Amino acid sequence: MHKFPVLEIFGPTIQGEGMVVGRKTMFVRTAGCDYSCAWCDSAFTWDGSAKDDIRKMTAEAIYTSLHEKGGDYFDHVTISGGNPALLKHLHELVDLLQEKGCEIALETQGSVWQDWFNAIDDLTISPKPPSSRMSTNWDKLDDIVNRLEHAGRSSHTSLKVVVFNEEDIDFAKMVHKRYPQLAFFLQVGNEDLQETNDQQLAMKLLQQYEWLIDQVMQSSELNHVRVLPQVHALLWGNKRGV
Ligand SMILES: C[S@@+](CC[C@H](N)C(=O)[O-])C[C@H]1O[C@@H](n2cnc3c(N)ncnc32)[C@H](O)[C@@H]1O
Ligand SMILES: Nc1nc2[nH]cc(C(=O)O)c2c(=O)[nH]1
Ligand code: SF4
Ligand SMILES: [Mg+2]
Repeated sequence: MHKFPVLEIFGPTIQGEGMVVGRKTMFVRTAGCDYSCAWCDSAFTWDGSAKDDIRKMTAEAIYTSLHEKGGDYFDHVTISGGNPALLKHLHELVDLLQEKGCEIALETQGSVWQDWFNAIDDLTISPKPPSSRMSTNWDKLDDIVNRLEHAGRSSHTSLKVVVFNEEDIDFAKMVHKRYPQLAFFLQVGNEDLQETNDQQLAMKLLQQYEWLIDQVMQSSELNHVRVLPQVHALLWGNKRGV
């Protein structure tokens, strides 16, 4: 049994983002990322600030912890990070949780393929727009989308682009046009990661949501799309573990 670097196990809560927004779920957050997005809301997974909190856990130990925290009050687990796709053997966790009757969601940026993606029930791929200061390897992303399509997984897969500005909107249009076969989500970017006043943050995020909706309404290239805020940020602000 392999051991995986885990930073957080929490829930039950609601999935606050994307294709299964609102779904009751538990979260497993792995450590380590191959990106360093300018606005990453989970930078503690890769910037060294939480390195002493990383626990090396087997799939069994992760399930035990999920059960301790969530009891019988969940049947869905979201794996996020960091980039969980860096973990070659994570199918051990996916398989075990599915054997226990859970559906599995994965959050990843589309920089690394793993064969176990084909087992994921709700796979979110989130390519990074210019505001992140990361650049997408399009050959890699094409390959990932092709593999999923050829395995018949397109209906279990979605794209989610976080938007902070007009340049990001153009990036979103380009991604949607390149992969029209995948469900497409635009998500409000949260630029106030240090804000501790939840009301202030929620007001700002709702304004950004309205701006994003306006942009999408005015675009003929963004018709078959969904526009969402991070619901957990509206409810609970920048708190960790929610
Ligand atoms: C923290 S990432 C972890 C998974 C993976 N590394 C990825 O980026 O897809 C989870 C999701 O949060 C989004 N995200 C990160 N920082 C954000 C922010 N400041 N505002 C809105 N969404 C953000 C990412 O784009 C991604 O869709
Ligand atoms: N409630 C809730 N929903 C989420 N959706 C994606 C998250 C993430 O950090 O990957 C996240 C998170 O951290 N909390
Ligand atoms: S890819 Fe995801 S976890 Fe990595 S830095 Fe970007 S938002 Fe953060
Ligand atoms: Mg998050």
